[in-house]
Amino acid sequence: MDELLSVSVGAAFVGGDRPVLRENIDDLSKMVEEADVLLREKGRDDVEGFGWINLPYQDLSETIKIGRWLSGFEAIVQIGIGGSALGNRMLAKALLPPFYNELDASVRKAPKFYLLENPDPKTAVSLLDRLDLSKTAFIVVSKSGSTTETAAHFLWAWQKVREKIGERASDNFLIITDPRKGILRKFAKSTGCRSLNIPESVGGRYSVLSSVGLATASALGINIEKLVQGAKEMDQRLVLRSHLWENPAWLLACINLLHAKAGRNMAVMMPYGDDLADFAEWFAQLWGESLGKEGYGTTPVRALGAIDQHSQLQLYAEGPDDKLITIIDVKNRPLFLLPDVVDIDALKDLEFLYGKALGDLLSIEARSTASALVKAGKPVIYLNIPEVSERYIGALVFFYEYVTALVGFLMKINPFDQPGVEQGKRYIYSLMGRRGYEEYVKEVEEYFGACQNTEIII
Ligand SMILES: O=P(O)(O)OC[C@H]1O[C@](O)(CO)[C@@H](O)[C@@H]1O
Repeated sequence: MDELLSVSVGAAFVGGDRPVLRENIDDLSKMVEEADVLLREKGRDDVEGFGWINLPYQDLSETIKIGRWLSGFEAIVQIGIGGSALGNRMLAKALLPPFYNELDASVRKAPKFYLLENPDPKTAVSLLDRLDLSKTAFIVVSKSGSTTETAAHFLWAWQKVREKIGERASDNFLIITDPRKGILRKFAKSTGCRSLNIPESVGGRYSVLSSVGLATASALGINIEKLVQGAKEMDQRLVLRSHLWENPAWLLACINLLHAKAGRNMAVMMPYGDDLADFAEWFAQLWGESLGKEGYGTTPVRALGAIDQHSQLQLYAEGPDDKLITIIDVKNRPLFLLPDVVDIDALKDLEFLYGKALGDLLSIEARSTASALVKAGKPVIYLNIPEVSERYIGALVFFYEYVTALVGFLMKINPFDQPGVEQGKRYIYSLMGRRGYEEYVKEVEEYFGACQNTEIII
């Protein structure tokens, strides 16, 4: 059986005044086994929040059909935020060629791809200028169907497309939302535009391997069958690993719990390679929104190798011992050789780079940074994936969804809800004048007043 992912945890165990030792892990063996049984039982029953564990076994035919239709457009604009966008950004960054939208259409052979996430007028205006709306498909994604930022972009896009192509505007829209509930579901029903379901049991931040991530990915030429296959293989291998020291998801869940208890309240995710930059972004929502509850949780820190060696490493190596650092390396990278020799004497001191492969340099940097952190006594988890391609990204995504859920159960919190985001949303509705939220206007001004009561203008 070939390797899907290697997980090295030798350096995750540290001594000192807040030790995390191998024997501490063994104490958690029963707990993590019970958490795994719970996860699989509830997953089998497709209980709300657990549905992501069944996504590797979904029927892709409808998504592929929609992907084919989408691929006929000149450009695709996905409108969504949080779990309704971050997974797409991660898949596009990892699996599409760099500078994708600038590639010639004959090379790209698929529509240009844009994400509208943040309600920033500058972005919206400049995007409008570069689109031929009659040849653009808008994919509006929202599990709740009423997220303000997504709704704002949607209203604008709908009006613009209507102005451009009139009555047939709904032909350029795909709605991805709850099968029964929400404003977007109502819109899809009333206009008859195309739509796909987000299974009710699948939460936003666990939805990348559902139609949320797969419809766009399929349209952009990403092989979604391989992506889902990778996730399925990871699931089938994890289920066979019933001993703590053989199951990397159990092990990582226990290690994260113990470091959190030891006061290391930051989880640094540092993949090496630009194509994995948005994996750290996707991980940040998954980890932060799943575990940040009842005073628990560790703060996900996005980092990127080798860039953050020249920005954050000083802090990671010699700053407070409050971080568990995960480094992700890639075994096989595209070959890019540096010049064999440069006949300029002034550059003689750089001869150590002559003829070297840039990809090897990146992996050497990953190993060197891990070694330097271990020498500094900091806990490091070292992951290695064979290559950045659909199968291995699918496996990595499923693996981290699994680890996150297990950590939640070990922390005895619900990893699938996000009650803490609702208060801010009520204040937004009230200040935007939404009916039924008037009562919050006074309250939000009171609390914002608390910010402003010490304002210094210069
Ligand atoms: O998919 P929706 O319902 O528009 O929500 C977008 C995001 O907003 C959140 O609800 C947080 O506000 C996330 O959990 C979710 O991924």
